[in-house]
Amino acid sequence: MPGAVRREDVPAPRGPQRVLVVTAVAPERDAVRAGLAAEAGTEVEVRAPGVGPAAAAAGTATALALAGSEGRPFTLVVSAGIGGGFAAAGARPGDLVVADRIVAADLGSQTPGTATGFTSVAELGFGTAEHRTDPALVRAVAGAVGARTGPVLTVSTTTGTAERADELSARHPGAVAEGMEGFGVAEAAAGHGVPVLEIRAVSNPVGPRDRSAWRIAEALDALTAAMGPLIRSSAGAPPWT
Ligand SMILES: O=C(O)c1cccc(C(=O)CC[C@H]2O[C@@H](n3cnc4c(=O)[nH]cnc43)[C@H](O)[C@@H]2O)c1
Repeated sequence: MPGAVRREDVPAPRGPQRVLVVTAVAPERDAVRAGLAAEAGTEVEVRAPGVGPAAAAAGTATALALAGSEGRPFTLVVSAGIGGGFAAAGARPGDLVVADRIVAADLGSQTPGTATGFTSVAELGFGTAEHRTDPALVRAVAGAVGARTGPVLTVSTTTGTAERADELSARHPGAVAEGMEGFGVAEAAAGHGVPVLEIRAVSNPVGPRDRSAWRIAEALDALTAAMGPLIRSSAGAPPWT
């Protein structure tokens, strides 16, 4: 169209970076804060509104609305925490993963008689069951922190059997990890037009429940180590808004 201004011709606003990091629980929040202690030049706020997608969405939306109303909007939202890793994708305790898609893996309907026995809300025609993260941003951050990338699943019930792990892997090929908050954080970020990332430090394999095998301290250390590189690499990535 003659005279039209193309989106790529408009310089993206590059004001100060303000990042909201959302974890589930206090030990994750403290691990994130420990990794940010030496960061300068970026304002980062860390909140831990609770476990599960509903608490995550409510806490994230509240923080975004408050910041916006005070004229200091966030430029990036990060869902961060420990999580279960899919062994089939090579995600082992202590590893880091960054989501290329944030998927609500159990938001839908059981549908006996279909190929997978499950129909997502998107397939049912009720909104979305996943959020895509910006590929350039994901590449930059995953490279900087040394993470694998792939779909990260959000579940309301943690996986506790090999059968369920296989079912999720089959339904979401390439899934690297599961957690309980990412999709809630992403829904709130999307509602406010702010880009989102999800990073998980693997504390346990997705599969048969064995709480004694969780490597929580190792995962929290990995999360701490990732935060500085995450913040620096997200500030240096190409404009994504
Ligand atoms: O007991 C502790 O010291 C402790 C310290 C930090 C975090 C916890 C949690 O229990 C966090 C719960 C949080 O972790 C995610 N998570 C971890 N593993 C899985 C999994 O296999 N499947 C799904 N979610 C997982 C989840 O996001 C929870 O919110 C305890």
